[in-house]
Amino acid sequence: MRVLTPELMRQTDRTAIEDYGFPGLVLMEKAAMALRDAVRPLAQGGALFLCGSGNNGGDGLAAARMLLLEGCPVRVALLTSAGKLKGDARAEYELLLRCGGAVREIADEAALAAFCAGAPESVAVDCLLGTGLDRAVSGLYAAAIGWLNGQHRPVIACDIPSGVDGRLGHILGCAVRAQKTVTFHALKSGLCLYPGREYAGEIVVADIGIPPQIHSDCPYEQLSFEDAAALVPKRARDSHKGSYGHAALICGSAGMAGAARLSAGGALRSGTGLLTLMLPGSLLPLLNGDPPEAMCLALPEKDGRIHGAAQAALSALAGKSAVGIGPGLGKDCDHFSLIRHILEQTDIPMLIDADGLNALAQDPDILRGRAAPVVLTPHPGEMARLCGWKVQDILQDPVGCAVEFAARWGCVVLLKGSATVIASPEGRVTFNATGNPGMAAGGSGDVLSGVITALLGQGLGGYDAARLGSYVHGAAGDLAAREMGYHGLTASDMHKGLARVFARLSGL
Ligand SMILES: NC(=O)C1=CN([C@@H]2O[C@H](COP(=O)(O)OP(=O)(O)OC[C@H]3O[C@@H](n4cnc5c(N)ncnc54)[C@H](O)[C@@H]3O)[C@@H](O)[C@H]2O)[C@@H](O)CC1
Ligand SMILES: [K+]
Repeated sequence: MRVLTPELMRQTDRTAIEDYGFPGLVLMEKAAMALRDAVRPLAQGGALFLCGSGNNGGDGLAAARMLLLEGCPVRVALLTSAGKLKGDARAEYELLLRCGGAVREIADEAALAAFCAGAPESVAVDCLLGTGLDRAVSGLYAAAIGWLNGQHRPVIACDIPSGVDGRLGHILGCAVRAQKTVTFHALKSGLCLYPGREYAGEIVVADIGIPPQIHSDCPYEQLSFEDAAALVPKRARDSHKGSYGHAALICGSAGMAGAARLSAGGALRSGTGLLTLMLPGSLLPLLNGDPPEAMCLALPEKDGRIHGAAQAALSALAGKSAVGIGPGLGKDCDHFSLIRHILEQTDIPMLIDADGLNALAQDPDILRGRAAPVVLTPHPGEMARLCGWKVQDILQDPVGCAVEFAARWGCVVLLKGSATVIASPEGRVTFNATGNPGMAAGGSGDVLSGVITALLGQGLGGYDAARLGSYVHGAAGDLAAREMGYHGLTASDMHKGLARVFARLSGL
């Protein structure tokens, strides 16, 4: 599913209008129909529209007319003088008046308060600001947003909740908290990132007739269920365990044997044909053959951590189809050398997580020039150590950070967060839409490492393994949360969820 920035959306509109000859008013009418359809079921007691000075307001004026002509009581406030309306919004204003509608021009906060006081309508519609938002909201618009957020009837947002930055999802001053957002033609990146995503409520993407081939090369996307299903490795009837790869996980240390088990469960529930855990030998009695499906290999260790193990690991990796390194590894000065040896001396697809990333941060230059896929799965703190950005700056612009690092070092970056983003070396970006706050708990990332390593081992490219892995991991957490809730959800609960998600994606 395509995702556009406001700038790309403007270009798309312009191409549809100027190159294809779509009249702008036709697009606005189609947008208004989609908005009307979302408002209608809630408008038994009438609909109150708050419209701004641009085309977002124009959509609202058009939807108000459509509902009025259906016999629905509507009241419309316009937060500018009608004389200042331009183009299609102006045309919609005149149409509304000619069809018997009335528009109250609101010049100040007192007029707004008088208009809104005791409003009888059962739904409010936010058409104040759309993708044209270009500065912090203040004054009359802030008062209107404050009123929408302070009252009890549901709010439907037109295109994007007013005050949400359409690119980064930031709140510019203040923003509408909507129950539902009807967005046009494509998702906007600001609706995929927090806090914008949360302010939007349920999101509906409405087709407004713009040909899909315009900007079909847009680098941003979000996996729908169908997109994810198309990426799942297919399984032929005449296949065997060797057909689905042999994944290796280099993981675990004294006190963190559980990370190995969690990661192993992730890989085993994601279709790997075979799995070998490579661990400090002292952990083997602790694991006690659990999980039974995994083979175990003891690596040299020091103080409970893998140490001096490069040669042993390299020979054990012969014949493996993917390697994941990091879960529960602990910090050891020798890990950097282990990672460097694997990067330089094997062409096995590789995932690096957790303390593997902290070791890599010593010199990410060792990533350069590797032909086989490398997937990094940092959280913002690990990302900061890797790239030198401040955590605060990463949180402000996770896409910019992930894209820059992926392009610079030729790897796939899966930057974790409430909205995980995955960037490819070529500049493609997937926003992950699955997952929930219950997954913000220890061990969740270990499971993800296992999932992605298993997918790499089954032949998926780095970018597809990371984005499918992220989708499936989040969806498994969502299934588990339905049973366990957010507070009681543990990383182990996600293992069975993974199996169910793969079954659904495979049409079973
Ligand atoms: N052909 C098109 O371009 C289409 C546009 N559509 C709608 O048009 C919207 C974009 O329209 P516009 O580009 O006119 O932009 P907006 O309607 O989002 O708003 C732009 C106006 O708001 C003002 N403004 C920006 N930030 C403000 C702030 N913080 N406080 C107060 N005023 C502020 C600007 O100066 C400008 O006058 C979309 O979100 C969508 O709803 C749809 O009708 C579909 C077709
Ligand atoms: K809006």
